[in-house]
Amino acid sequence: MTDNAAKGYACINAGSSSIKYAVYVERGADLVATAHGQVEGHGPAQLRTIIGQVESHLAPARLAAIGHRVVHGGNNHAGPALVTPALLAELQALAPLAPLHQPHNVAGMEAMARLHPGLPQVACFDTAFHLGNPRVARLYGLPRACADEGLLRYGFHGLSYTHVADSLPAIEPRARGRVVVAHLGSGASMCAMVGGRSVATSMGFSALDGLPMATRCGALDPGLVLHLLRAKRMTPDALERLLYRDSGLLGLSGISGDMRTLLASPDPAAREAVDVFVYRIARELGSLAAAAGGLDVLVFTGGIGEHAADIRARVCAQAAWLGVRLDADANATHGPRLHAPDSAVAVWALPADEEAVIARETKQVADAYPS
Ligand SMILES: Nc1ncnc2c1ncn2[C@@H]1O[C@H](COP(=O)(O)OP(=O)(O)O)[C@@H](O)[C@H]1O
Ligand SMILES: CC(=O)OP(=O)(O)O
Ligand SMILES: [Mg+2]
Repeated sequence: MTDNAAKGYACINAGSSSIKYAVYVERGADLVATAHGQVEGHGPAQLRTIIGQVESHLAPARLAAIGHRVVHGGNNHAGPALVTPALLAELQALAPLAPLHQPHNVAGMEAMARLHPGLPQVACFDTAFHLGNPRVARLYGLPRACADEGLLRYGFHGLSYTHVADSLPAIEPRARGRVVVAHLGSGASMCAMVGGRSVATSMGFSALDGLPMATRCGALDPGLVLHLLRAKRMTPDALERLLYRDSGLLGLSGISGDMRTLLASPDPAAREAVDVFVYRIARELGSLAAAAGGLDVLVFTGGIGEHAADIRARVCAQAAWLGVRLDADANATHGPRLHAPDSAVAVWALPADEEAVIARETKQVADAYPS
C-alpha cells in the first residue's frame, strides 16, 4: 500500500432492521462501488463481518475515510460533518428521538474509531435534506416556545431522497417539477420535492410519524398516547416498545412486519394490514401533492417500492384522480418506467441507494480534511 494508491471509502448504513454497507473506490474523477452488502441485525458481530468485507473489497485502494448514515442530525446539520468527540456527544443526545437507529449509528462510529484510530469518519444525515423545508411545513400547532426548543418536524430517509433527486434528471424530463417519492422499506416515508428540493415529508419529529411501517405505528392522534399513559398506565418504556416495535404491519397483522410474508399470506389480518398500508400511502400522496402544488412525477423506492408490483398498482389505482395511469406490464417487470402513455403523471421505480450518497458526501468532507 502506497500513499498514491487510489482512495477507498467504506459506507455504513445502519437501518432499523439491518446494516447495509458498501465500498467505493476512486477511479479518476468517479467513485465506483466494489461491494454492496447487508447483514441482518445489529451488534459487534455484525460490525466485524462488515469490516472483514470492507477490507477484502478495498485492495488495491487504501481506506481513506469511513462514512455513516446518521438518522437524526437535529437542527445543526444541513450537510455531512466530520465525526469529532463533540459531534458524537451531540448525536448520542439525539438517540431518544430515534431509538431504533441512532444508537446503532453511533456504535458503528465508535467501533470504527477503535479499529482505525485517526482515520476520518463522516456523518451523513437523513435529516439534512429536509432542513430547508418551509417553516410552515416544520411547525406543529404547539406553543411557540416548543418550536424554539426544537420540537419541530425534521423528516428522515434524506439520503434515499437525495439519491432519487440526483438520479431522476437523467431519465425524467419533469424531474425538477412537482415530485413525490415514496420510500417504502422497513421504515417508510414520503417526500414532496420541487426543483429537486424537499418541501414536505411524512415523518416529523421522530421516525414514528406518517405511514405505518414494518413495526412502527405511523401517525397517531396524540390523544391516544395520553389515553395509553393515563387510562392504561403504560410506562414510557412500554409505550416506546408498543409504538416502535409492536405496531405497524406486524401489529396489524399479528403475523409479520415483512411485506413479502404478508403478501403471501391468506390470513385476513395480513390482508387488512396491507390494505391499511396502501390506504395511508394513497392519502399521504394527496397531502404531499397539495404541498407541492400538484403532481408531475411519482417515484417508488425502498425494498417494497422497488419490488412489490402489487403494492404500487394498488397505490396508483387510488391515485387515478391525480392523473396517474400505470402500464401494467411495465409495473409487473419493475419498469423502471411504469407510467402508461396517457398518464398525466410520470411514475418510476428506482432502487434506494443511500450508500452512493454516503460515499460522495464522505469523500467531499474527507478530502477537505488534512491527512
Ligand atoms: N419482492 C418483494 N415483494 C414484496 N416486498 C418485498 C420484496 N422484496 C423486499 N420486499 C420488502 O421490502 C422491505 C424491506 O425493505 P428495505 O428497503 O430493504 O428495508 P430497510 O428499511 O431495512 O432498508 C420488507 O418489507 C420486504 O418484505
Ligand atoms: C428513518 C428510517 O426509518 O430508516 P429505516 O427505513 O432504515 O428504518
Ligand atoms: Mg432503509
